Amino acid sequence: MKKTIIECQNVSFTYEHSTVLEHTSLEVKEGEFWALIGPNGSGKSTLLKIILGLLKPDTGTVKLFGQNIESFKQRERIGFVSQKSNAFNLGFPATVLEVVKSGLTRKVGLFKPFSKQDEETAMNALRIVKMEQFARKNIGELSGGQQQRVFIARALVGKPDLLIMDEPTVGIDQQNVTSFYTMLKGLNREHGIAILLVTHEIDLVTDLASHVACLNRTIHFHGVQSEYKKMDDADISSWYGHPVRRIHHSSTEVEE
Ligand SMILES: Nc1ncnc2c1ncn2[C@@H]1O[C@H](COP(=O)(O)OP(=O)(O)OP(=O)(O)O)[C@@H](O)[C@H]1O
Repeated sequence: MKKTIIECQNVSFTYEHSTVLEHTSLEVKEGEFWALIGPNGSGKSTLLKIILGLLKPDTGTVKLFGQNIESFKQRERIGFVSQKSNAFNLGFPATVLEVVKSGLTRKVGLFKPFSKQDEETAMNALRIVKMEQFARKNIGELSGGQQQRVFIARALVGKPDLLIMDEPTVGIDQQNVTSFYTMLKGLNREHGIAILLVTHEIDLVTDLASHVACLNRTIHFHGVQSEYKKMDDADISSWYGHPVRRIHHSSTEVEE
């Protein structure tokens, strides 16, 4: 049986005076690919911050890999990739390989030299995202889509079981967005890495995710992709609070 790796139960959260999450429950099992969708300001990033331990819920419980978040110590099991615009200063004088190796700092120790083995681990992570040929380039010379692949490699270098991403394709052009998602699907399928992805690209992502959660202050839908696909646009519009028209692709998956 698949193990549960994220379990949020009845989570509520208030910023000063505004309640952003109420009775929010989410369950992600190993190997699953979840799209977390919802309108602007619906609490998606807040929920991710709670799962990452950056915010503490007012009520409710969060368990990671079966352990209460307060006592959870195996941070290396979770890789996180934020929006590109927040991710890195492009003027930063670092090569792609150095950026990826920086993902090993927790394991190696701050100010400790990287070994040959660490370098090989970083090159392997770059191979997974098909960026090994850019290893010696400066990070600032790459396109937005290529940079995001490098940040995924940095998140992968510690061999996580779960990758959490907050709108990783913001600022990436449409053509590269499709190949970026195709690469994510491969990561999930071939390497068994579970994914929890916040996105506004609902048509594209709900086509390739295995599960969908729709959040607007609380969870309105939580289930497998095929059930989500059967929902009426009217239901989704009522959860969003404004009209939503989904594009129904003939194929259920992005081409690979
Ligand atoms: N640090 C903060 N202090 C006060 N309010 C905040 C803070 N961060 C977020 N909020 C508010 O909480 C609500 C939920 O924000 P959150 O970023 O979680 O939503 P989101 O679903 O990720 O939005 P978007 O899709 O626009 O990125 C918003 O109304 C936002 O203005």
